[in-house]
Amino acid sequence: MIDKDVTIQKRIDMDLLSRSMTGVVVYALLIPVVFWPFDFYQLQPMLSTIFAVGMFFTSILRMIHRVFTERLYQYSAKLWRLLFMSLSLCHAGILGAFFVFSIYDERFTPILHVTMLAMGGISSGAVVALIPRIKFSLVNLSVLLIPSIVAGVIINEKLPYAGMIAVYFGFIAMMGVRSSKEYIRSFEIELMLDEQKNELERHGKIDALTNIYNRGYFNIELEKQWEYASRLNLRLSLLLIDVDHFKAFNDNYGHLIGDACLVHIAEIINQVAQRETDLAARFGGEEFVLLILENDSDEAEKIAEVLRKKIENSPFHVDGKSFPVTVSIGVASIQPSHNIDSRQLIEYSDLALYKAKHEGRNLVKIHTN
Ligand SMILES: Nc1nc2c(ncn2[C@@H]2O[C@H](COP(=O)(O)OP(=O)(O)OP(=O)(O)O)[C@@H](O)[C@H]2O)c(=O)[nH]1
Repeated sequence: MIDKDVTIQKRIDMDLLSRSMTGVVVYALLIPVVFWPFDFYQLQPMLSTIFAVGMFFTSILRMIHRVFTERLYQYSAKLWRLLFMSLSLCHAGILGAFFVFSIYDERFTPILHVTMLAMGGISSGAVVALIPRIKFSLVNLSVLLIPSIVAGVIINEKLPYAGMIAVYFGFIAMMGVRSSKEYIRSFEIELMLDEQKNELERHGKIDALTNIYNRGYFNIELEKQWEYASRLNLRLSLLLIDVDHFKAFNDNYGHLIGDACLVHIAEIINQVAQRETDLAARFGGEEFVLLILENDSDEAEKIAEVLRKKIENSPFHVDGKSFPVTVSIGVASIQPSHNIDSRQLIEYSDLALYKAKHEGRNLVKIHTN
């Protein structure tokens, strides 16, 4: 549950980051674009430089933060968030100050109309970009616009500007809250679809009763391992495991106990399938398979014997009752090559299994040519 929350938070943060990056690039160049075409730079070189350099370097810091996101986030998500928010507020602070100057300082009058346009575009753009975290988005909007409103109230003759910006602030904030609800809704739908996709993928390869791989997945993996083993000249072994007298078991104890017994056997097979390349699967009914990429020539035989004994010595218990159960195992090993069909391995282990059944059950038999 905690892991799931962490994953969701990370997705939200990464979305926040990618939505903000366009703004970061635009902010780096925005103020020079506002200043130079209107000769503002010549009129006010000092002010222009301070704002332009401030915006530019904050953008550079945000880009560096972006580059180190993976490492930083892994180290501490909180620290990542703190830096993201601080740098973002830094941009908002510089812009907020710029808006105050543009509206209330006479020196900015030549670019007032451009500034008003920029104020509209930047504040609505910033709210939309930061929608994944609406509270932060509103804080950012406040840093952008509230200084202009406060300054307008203080400097009486500019009160109409303050009123206009206040109305604009309220409007964008409301639109932001509304869009945030839509964002959350679509985010939840996306999560739900992801979960369903994972569940479907899981169903596609896991056996619903025993919770180990199903036959479809085994077939795919067999082909992969066959290819791999033939390239590396390794031997591939298959244990075909069949529960002894399972029909009688079902008839005696009922199908539900039979089901539980299959789960119990699957668990033991899974315990024995220790290596990463070992593949345990339910082959069908009361038959299981264990595919082994061999290191030693008689390794599969040893594993089969360990498994047979382990099942024999682990009667399974329900409601305090003990139910003895045994298996017969047919083992076959092949050196895969492109000329041999992988089904040959199944056929050989089936022949060995038949022998084990025929010779009295609870036995391991090896296929020999
Ligand atoms: N409870 C339960 N039984 C199953 C399941 N799948 C197959 N079976 C039963 O497994 C039994 C297999 O019977 P058989 O093929 O005759 O094999 P057996 O009785 O084990 O005989 P041998 O293999 O020769 O020892 C059948 O009764 C099936 O109904 C399952 O998912 N749950």
